[in-house]
This record gives sequence, structure tokens and C-alpha cells, in this order.
Amino acid sequence: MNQAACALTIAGTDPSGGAGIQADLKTFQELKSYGMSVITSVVAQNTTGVKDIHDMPIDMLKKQLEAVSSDMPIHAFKTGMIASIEMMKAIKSWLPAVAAPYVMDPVMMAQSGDPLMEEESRLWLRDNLLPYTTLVTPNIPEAEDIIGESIQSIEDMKEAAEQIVTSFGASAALVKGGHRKGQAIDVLFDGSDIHTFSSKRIDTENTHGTGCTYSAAITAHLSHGTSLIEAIEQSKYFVTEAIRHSFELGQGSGPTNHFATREEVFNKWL
Ligand SMILES: Nc1ncnc2c1ncn2[C@@H]1O[C@H](COP(=O)(O)OP(=O)(O)O)[C@@H](O)[C@H]1O
Ligand SMILES: Cc1ncc(COP(=O)(O)O)c(N)n1
Repeated sequence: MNQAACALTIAGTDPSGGAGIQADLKTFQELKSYGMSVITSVVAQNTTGVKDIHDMPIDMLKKQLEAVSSDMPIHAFKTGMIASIEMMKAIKSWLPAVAAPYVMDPVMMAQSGDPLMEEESRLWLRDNLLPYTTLVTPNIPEAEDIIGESIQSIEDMKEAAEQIVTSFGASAALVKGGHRKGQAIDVLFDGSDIHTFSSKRIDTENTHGTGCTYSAAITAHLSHGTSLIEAIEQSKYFVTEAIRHSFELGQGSGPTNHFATREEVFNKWL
């Protein structure tokens, strides 16, 4: 009998394929997890920005969640864009239906700077959903929003990660340093220790979908039963290679390359 590691993403869409649900499913596939998805919002966006957003009716969001969890195994899941408090409430009341690691990418804006979450929803997400997470993966502006303080140094990132766990109840917090200069350093507080994950900064504007790809990779590894630290280490490698081999596609920030670590595909280009 074939067994599969099953990973679910609950997020918004990106028809240009670099971020959101599309990035998540591609990443799950590359990392050999059976991918499943629940759509929160349909987003008309591309590499240049967000044109329009259509939120799923709440009833339809609930029915999608129920359809997956009543029938399919879920070994790990992530949330990305959740636009409104009503949607957050629907997800919160569904949580008891799953007993699996929960990775939250607290998506507030697209890389273009366009908002993907209503302003008043941010506090609700922090105070009501964050405490249920196995891991939350804010970038620096998102971490600043959660703790209400500015983050400049690596020391600040460490303090932010600790505070997100100790004051706001996440089991672990990974503060991502993509928005700083110099090395791309991410800081994890896992409830007891600080760990750092770093790579050289790649000189590219093509970073559309990096956060989605990273959190989806972590979710995929967790669905295989990998430990949190190992899942982040492997995912840092995956996202770094996806950025290094990103595509010059579209007129804005190009998308990451989800199959960059697949040697056989690579070799064709070398
Ligand atoms: N230019 C870059 N070179 C190498 N790694 C990067 C670069 N930009 C972002 N990263 C890494 O990509 C991941 C996503 O981070 P970040 O860009 O901060 O998140 P988000 O997409 O949510 O804004 C992190 O591991 C970060 O360190
Ligand atoms: C539906 C959706 N979710 C998330 C992002 C953020 O993408 P990034 O990974 O570049 O921060 C996005 N642009 N669209």
C-alpha cells in the first residue's frame, strides 16, 4: 500500500504562479509531499503587484476546510494570506479537526507593498491564531508589527523571536532577515534556544514568493516527520537555491524557481 506525507496550504492565489497557493503546491510537490489546498482569496496579481482581491465567502471557506479534513490525512499544514477576521475565525474553529504541525506565514503585504490583510485583522491574528502555531515565520516588517517595536540588528531579531514565543504564545518563531542588508540571516527561537540560519545574499530583484516557498518547504518537511530544526535547515537551502536560480519572468520582481534543486532539470541549462 502506498503511503504519502500529506501537506495542506490555506492561502490566497497568485495566477502568475510565484507566490501564494501556487508556490506552496509546487514546493510540496518538489519536496515529495502530497499537496492539498484551501483558497482564502482569489488575488489578481503578478510580478508587478496586486490588481484586485476577491475573498471567498466564509461559508465556502468553511466547506473547503471541512472537505479536506473530513476525508484526507493532514500531516502538516500552513496558513498564508488570511484577509479578514471572519476568515481567521473560521480557521480557528476548524483547528480542533486537525492534529498536525501548524506553520503560519503571517502574510500582511505582497512583495510589491500592496496590502493582503485588512489593517484591523493583524491584531486578531496575533492574539487569536498565533498561540496555536507550531512555528510562525514573520519577515522583519511583520515581526515589527507583531511586537510593536522596530527591528534593526540581529540582536533585535533574536529578541523579537523570543518575544513572539514568550509574550504571544507561538511554540516557535522564525524571524526572516530577507529585508536587511548583508547576509540573509534568519533567527529561530524554539521555546528554549536561539538558532540562526544564514546564507550569502544573492544579488537579485527576483524574490517574488520567497516567504511562501520557505514556509511551504518547512511544512512539507514537517509532513514527513522531520524535526523542526532540520526542516528549517533543509528549507533554507531549498529557498536559497530557488532564489539563486530564480526566473527573469514578468516586468516586476521575478518568481523563485521551485525546481532549482532538481539536478536533472538543472543540467539541461548548464
Ligand atoms: N536576496 C536574497 N538572497 C538570499 N536569501 C534571501 C534573499 N532575500 C530573501 N532571502 C531569504 O529568503 C527567505 C524569505 O525571507 P524574506 O524575504 O524576509 O520573507 P518574505 O518573502 O516573507 O518577505 C529567508 O530565508 C531570507 O533570508
Ligand atoms: C496570495 C499571496 N500570498 C502571499 C504573498 C506574499 O508573497 P511573498 O512570499 O513574496 O512575501 C503574495 N504575493 N500573494
